Amino acid sequence: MAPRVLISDKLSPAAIQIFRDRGIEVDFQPDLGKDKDRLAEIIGQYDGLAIRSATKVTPKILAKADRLKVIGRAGIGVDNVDLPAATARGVIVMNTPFGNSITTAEHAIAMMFALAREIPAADASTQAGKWEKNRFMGVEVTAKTLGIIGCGNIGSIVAERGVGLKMKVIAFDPFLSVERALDLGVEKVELDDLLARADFITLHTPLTEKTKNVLSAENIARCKKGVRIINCARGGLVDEAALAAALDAGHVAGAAFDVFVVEPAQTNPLFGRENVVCTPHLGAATAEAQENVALQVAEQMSDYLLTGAISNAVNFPSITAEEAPRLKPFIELAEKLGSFAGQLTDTDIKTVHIVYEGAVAELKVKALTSAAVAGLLRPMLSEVNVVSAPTVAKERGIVIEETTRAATGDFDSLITITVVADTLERSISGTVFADGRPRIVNIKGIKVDAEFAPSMIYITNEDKPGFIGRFASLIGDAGVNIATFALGRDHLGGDAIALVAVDGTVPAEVLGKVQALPQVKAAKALVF
Ligand SMILES: NC(=O)c1ccc[n+]([C@@H]2O[C@H](COP(=O)([O-])OP(=O)(O)OC[C@H]3O[C@@H](n4cnc5c(N)ncnc54)[C@H](O)[C@@H]3O)[C@@H](O)[C@H]2O)c1
Ligand SMILES: O=C(O)CC[C@@H](O)C(=O)O
Repeated sequence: MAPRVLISDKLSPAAIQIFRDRGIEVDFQPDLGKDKDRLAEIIGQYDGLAIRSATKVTPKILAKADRLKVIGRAGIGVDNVDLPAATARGVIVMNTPFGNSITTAEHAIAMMFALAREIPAADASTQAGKWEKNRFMGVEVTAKTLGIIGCGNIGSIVAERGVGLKMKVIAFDPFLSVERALDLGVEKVELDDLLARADFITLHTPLTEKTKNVLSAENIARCKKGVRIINCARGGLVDEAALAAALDAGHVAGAAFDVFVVEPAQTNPLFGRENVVCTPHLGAATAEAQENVALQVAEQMSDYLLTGAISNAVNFPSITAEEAPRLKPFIELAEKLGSFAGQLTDTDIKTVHIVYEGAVAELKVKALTSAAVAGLLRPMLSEVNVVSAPTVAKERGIVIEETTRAATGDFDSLITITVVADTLERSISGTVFADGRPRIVNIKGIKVDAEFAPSMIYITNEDKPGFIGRFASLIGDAGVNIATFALGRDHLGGDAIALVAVDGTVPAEVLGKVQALPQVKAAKALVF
């Protein structure tokens, strides 16, 4: 069945065409994002949801999204998606991090000029027939100091434009390297320095606990008198009431805002002042940017739904279209090895160490680790999935370690999972043979060659004559059919293991009898 995608916001028609060309059924309901109840009613029918900012993907919506595999945000901020809830449901959330950066940077620059030359107020006055030539006295931007808070994709473009306008550009961004700052022609400064020096301040950070009210009443008071403030990033970066007061007191000369604490902003503390310029979250609103983000989100979502390739996911590592088919059998292997280890572990897991050897070490091992951890935790927590597994493990204090190295043994690729729990340590290795099927090749240091089967019995026993005959008659008499039988031992007469694939489930009383056989140290029924 072709995957189905719902577009619930106003996206460029370019996206619809891409989905159709790729053989995906697409349902375009551009106003649905505003109707939460209807969205919740129908979301269960779709594999993908493409949105801009109007659709709020809440836990309530996600709870109904039984088929949903991917949410694509045609834009940058994913703050309208409940990420923990999406991750817990195993839904990949992707954005389009660069598609609207230039457009948004240009909007910030336009806002700066609008403030510097009071263009909106001058326009209104002129069109009202007043011709107030003496009323509007602007300021030049040349040689002024532009302070950028957040110098990432958009902030960097604003910086380049600022340099081009012959401004002195300074930036506060804890993650901006000195080399990058040099490349951009920007001086990297601390926030206090920026506040004290900037004639114009423009914000370009995401809204986080750290950036919320970065321009608080105190920080606005630290700004140079006559500063002009531009926010085209996210509402909430500036304390709006404090800024309104500073505008009224004449400490701040002007403010240009595209984003607001409450959107759509019908009322706002900043409204109603001549030295305030507002736009209704138009930063990304150009034909070029909307075309870019729509094409990109549709391509990314189609790739994921059709090939498993992942780009620009905010809750999963990227996987290219070339990598996806090569990764697929190893994802299955990693998940099954994890599941094997998880089904044998009843106590608190402390550490999981995964070693990737040979060709598999060249692949995206982060994705394989997520799969292994999902398999490991699933016997204990039914809600865990490949997307949520690393977060769930972290929440439980489980340390995940990865090692990659060249092949050292008999196999081109080998994955070994070692689980360290309260009272035991268990290791299991597997590979993928040329037929693409995962195999178990080592358990606790004992070589074995077994395929995974839906129902298996795993036995550890003493390597003494008579065990196989007794075991086979016992389960044969109980009506359980053996499909395959794999054996291994550490040395003659030492510890042995048996991995037996059976048809159908193993009744508890049959397993009890296997456990009671002489020579058997432990027996466990496993399901894959
Ligand atoms: N108005 C719009 O329509 C519109 C359009 C696109 C993006 N945006 C918003 O613009 C913002 C920037 O987008 P981007 O693509 O440049 O993001 P980005 O991730 O590329 O850059 C953000 C920068 O902020 C920096 N940062 C993070 N925490 C910081 C802190 N505490 N102090 C200072 N800097 C900090 C990061 O190091 C990074 O360099 C986002 O909030 C995005 O949602 C708005
Ligand atoms: O989709 C929009 O119009 C806004 C996009 C912008 O806020 C973003 O974060 O990309």
